[in-house]
Amino acid sequence: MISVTPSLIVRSSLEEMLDSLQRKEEIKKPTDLPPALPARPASKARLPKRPVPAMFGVGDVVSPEAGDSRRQDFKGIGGGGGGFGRRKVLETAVCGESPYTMAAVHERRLAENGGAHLATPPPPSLHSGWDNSIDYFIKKQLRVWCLLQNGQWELGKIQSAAGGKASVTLLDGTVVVMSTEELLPANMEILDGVNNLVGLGYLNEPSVICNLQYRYARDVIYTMAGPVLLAINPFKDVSISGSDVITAYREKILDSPHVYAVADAAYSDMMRDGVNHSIIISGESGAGKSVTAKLAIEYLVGAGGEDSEIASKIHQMGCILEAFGNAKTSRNRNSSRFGKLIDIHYNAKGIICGAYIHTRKHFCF
Ligand SMILES: Nc1ncnc2c1ncn2[C@@H]1O[C@H](COP(=O)(O)OP(=O)(O)OP(=O)(O)O)[C@@H](O)[C@H]1O
Repeated sequence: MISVTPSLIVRSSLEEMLDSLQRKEEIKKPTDLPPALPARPASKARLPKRPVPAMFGVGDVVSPEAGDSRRQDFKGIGGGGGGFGRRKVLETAVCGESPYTMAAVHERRLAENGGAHLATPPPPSLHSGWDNSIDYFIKKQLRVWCLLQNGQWELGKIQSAAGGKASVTLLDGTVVVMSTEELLPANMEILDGVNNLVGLGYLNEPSVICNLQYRYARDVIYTMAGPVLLAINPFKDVSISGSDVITAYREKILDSPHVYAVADAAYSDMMRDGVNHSIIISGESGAGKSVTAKLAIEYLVGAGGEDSEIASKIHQMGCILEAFGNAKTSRNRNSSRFGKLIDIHYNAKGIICGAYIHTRKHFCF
């Protein structure tokens, strides 16, 4: 006996509907779509999926005009750098030494040795999916990153490609012939200097480094990478701190990436949700951790009652700790030779009611 259950009848009609929708989609499909983005290299540093605070403006696009107004934000407070003009972009569009250079060098050496075994394992392929997109980049004359012989990445446009070789015109007009393996897709100019690296269409190394360099050249030392703030040591006064800037972040007049924005998010979330928050500051010696931590504390102390006795003790403890715990090294004239964990305690009204500084010795207020 054959029985037909209602569920089977429903499934079959659903299938028919899906088929007809699919057919309609295929008829409508435009023929000139850009190719899919090349696969990104697998990295242990891929960011966890966490919601990004709205204020960090994920995917903010920096048009020259928008860039200019942000520069005004900083400059209006006292700092500032050069203009956001196109000419400057071209001048700074050369990146430094990169691990990808090692990938290319390795491949070249392997070819020279006729595929002989090398001591180091080959790096993972950086170009999967990219070869298929080269025709599109030629047709639309889009920018690409070229890995030059000197190990630097430079922007250019592919004129023609065949047999794994491409003829590329660099920005200064020089034409170079290079392997397509030494090319990576570059982002459109409108994405130069984005606030948050997740806003980059192509998240390859030259694009990331040049985005940071673009901002750094304009004294914009902070950039978001998803929920993480990247800070680059300017080794000079870029005048983006102080009470005016703190007020601007507290009143949400400014929302560009800044350690004050991170501190503000921690304080606001703590007050809203009633849970503890931690800000982790890491980097190599001389990267600017201590200065960044001081700015975060300055903001947090200000938020919780600048005038209190505890706040003033927190300010003063820095000098004492540095006097006993810092030393001159080859990387930093005032290097902290100890780790710090600074707890700041707030009451239900958000006023500072205590602090605890953990080092090898403990200072309690
Ligand atoms: N935001 C900044 N603005 C201006 N100068 C800075 C900034 N951050 C760091 N610097 C400069 O860099 C120097 C080193 O910074 P800092 O002492 O914070 O590094 P660190 O990462 O704490 O180093 P270490 O791990 O060796 O203690 C500072 O003395 C200061 O001159």
